[in-house]
Amino acid sequence: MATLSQQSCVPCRGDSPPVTEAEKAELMPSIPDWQIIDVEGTPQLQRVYRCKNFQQALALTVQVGEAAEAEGHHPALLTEWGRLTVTWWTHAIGGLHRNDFIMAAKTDEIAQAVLTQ
Ligand SMILES: C[C@H](O)[C@H](O)[C@H]1CNC2=NC(N)=NC(=O)C2=N1
Repeated sequence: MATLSQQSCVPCRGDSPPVTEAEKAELMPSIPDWQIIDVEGTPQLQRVYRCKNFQQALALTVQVGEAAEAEGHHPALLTEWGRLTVTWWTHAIGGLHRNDFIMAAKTDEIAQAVLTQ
């Protein structure tokens, strides 16, 4: 199967299956710098990227936003001086879907390109 970052999101509906514990255990090693956090009972994937200033954080924000639009799957983005916090979860199911892991992997690739410029 293609690398996680090369996969595409599937349309997500309210009855789409959340990832199982076994799938989570299989997917997390592909995105080792991400954490699963709990926000009022909703599991979410989150990573903080350190940036050299606000402009770089903003550039990363825009590129992650464009990837989100291309896939029809959208993160929460908190842009601050020197860092960007990216949070993925699937609103339709109030939890984590495989799409979130795909988008986290894509986010890592984008950040690798933007933050080394
Ligand atoms: C109709 C549209 O595709 C849906 O509302 C999408 C938009 N982006 C989304 N993004 C995320 N993260 N979760 C969703 O459930 C979701 N739903």
